[in-house]
Amino acid sequence: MNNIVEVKQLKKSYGKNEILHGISFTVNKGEIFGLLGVNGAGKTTTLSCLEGITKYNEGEIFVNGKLGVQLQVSSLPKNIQCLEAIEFFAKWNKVQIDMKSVENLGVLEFKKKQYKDCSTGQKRRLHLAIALLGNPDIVILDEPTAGLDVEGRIALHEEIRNLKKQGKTILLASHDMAEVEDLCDRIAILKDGEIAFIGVPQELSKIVQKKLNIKVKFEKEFISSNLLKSKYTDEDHHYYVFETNNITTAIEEICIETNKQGNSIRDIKIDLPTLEQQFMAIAKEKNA
Ligand SMILES: Nc1ncnc2c1ncn2[C@@H]1O[C@H](COP(=O)(O)OP(=O)(O)OP(=O)(O)O)[C@@H](O)[C@H]1O
Repeated sequence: MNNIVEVKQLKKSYGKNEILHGISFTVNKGEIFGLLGVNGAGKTTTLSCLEGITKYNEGEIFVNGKLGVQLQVSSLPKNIQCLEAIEFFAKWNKVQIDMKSVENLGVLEFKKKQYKDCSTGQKRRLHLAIALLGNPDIVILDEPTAGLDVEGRIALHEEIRNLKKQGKTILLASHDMAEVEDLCDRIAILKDGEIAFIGVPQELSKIVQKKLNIKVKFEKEFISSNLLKSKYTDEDHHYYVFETNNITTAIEEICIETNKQGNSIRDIKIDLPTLEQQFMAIAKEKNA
């Protein structure tokens, strides 16, 4: 069976507040699957339901393999040494420690360090080492690189790719579009408790790139035309906003129209949409 994880019509409420409105997705064996969404979208809730930590209200979850789950940040006792923590979890789960895997993650370099003295990157590596105890088939990572600097993030991405090479399936949550585009084979975007997009990241880039705003400040007043849904706004210091899905053509058209009007351009900015706006665009696209 290719589907190693299957989530069907999952609903979850906290009190009267429904967080997940019946989401469905599958994760294929051996892929890196990213669950993406802004803060509060329901990523952690989805993962907790999958991990069996949180009870859900409706729907079905099938997990066809052994799960390895990453700890939440700062969830270990402050004074525990890193190797002790690994030994503790190994005993608790009655599994052998694969020292090679611990070494590969670089944890042996700081094995005697107390948890409270570890850097964020070291904590992430330790959490990953604990998640990998018992050689799971599926590794669930909740924001694995949050708080890491660029180097730490690249190194951890490499580790995650290595896990894939070993045949493991990775399911990770993130709110960083660039991260999942780089790392994931497929992604699902959660928005307001629903899946707004599911597919390969390249498809997502196509949709996102379509939605660009060009902001132009003119020398004189610009006579509004049908040119690209042009829209005047004074929210941003008298810039006109042109919505486009092709930046090159749009700039060309703006220049021609400016000349025609005997006007000139004082400033031009490309306004890249925020993550929230990108998700909105994707949700709209889906409903169109
Ligand atoms: N135990 C709880 N009781 C009540 N509400 C909760 C609980 N846990 C989460 N929520 C709410 O559920 C919603 C989804 O939270 P969740 O942590 O799943 O989102 P998230 O996408 O993981 O966000 P983040 O990126 O900030 O971690 C939020 O509105 C949150 O306040």
